[in-house]
Amino acid sequence: MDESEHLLKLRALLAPKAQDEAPTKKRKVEEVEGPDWTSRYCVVDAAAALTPLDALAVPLAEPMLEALKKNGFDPLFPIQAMVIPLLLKCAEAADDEDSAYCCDVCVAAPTGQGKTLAYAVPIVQAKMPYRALEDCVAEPPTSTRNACARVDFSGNLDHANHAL
Ligand SMILES: Nc1ncnc2c1ncn2[C@@H]1O[C@H](COP(=O)(O)OP(=O)(O)OP(=O)(O)O)[C@@H](O)[C@H]1O
Repeated sequence: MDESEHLLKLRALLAPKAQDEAPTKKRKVEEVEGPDWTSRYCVVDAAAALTPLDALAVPLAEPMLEALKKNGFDPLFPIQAMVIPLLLKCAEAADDEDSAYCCDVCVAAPTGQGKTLAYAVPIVQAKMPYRALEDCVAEPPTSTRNACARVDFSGNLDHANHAL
């Protein structure tokens, strides 16, 4: 998938659905209160071809590329190739409420598919200008039972930290 095709797919994923823009009937209260991201989703084929780091739809910063290559994370797994560019766009748009990328993202995949790097890489890259990785905290749901777990990445990002 080339870059423009990949970004088109991401934009389609994030675009509001037609019925959100022009509701034709009154919806039940439970539906209205449901989180928006549950109605916009994308299925990633775990058996899809791996993506070389240099071919990501949104490029990584040079120190991040070097750290990932040096530690054997090239190419990326399918979930990583989909989620990393999306989260990089989300990080850029974090303060722009009008952007379709200004949103939360929930990633669900079986164990071992590479979720950790999928969310850690964009977090670290977004923090890189400040070089304050010790302050880098995110809250991924580690399981449906433990959806509020807080994960402090400062102890888990040794690979990326080496090059920063
Ligand atoms: N692009 C990659 N290339 C090679 N190895 C990778 C890559 N991404 C992750 N790995 C390795 O694959 C293994 C599984 O990755 P990881 O633990 O991130 O999966 P996960 O989906 O987060 O699993 P869990 O649900 O158990 O947390 C780890 O040993 C990790 O170092």
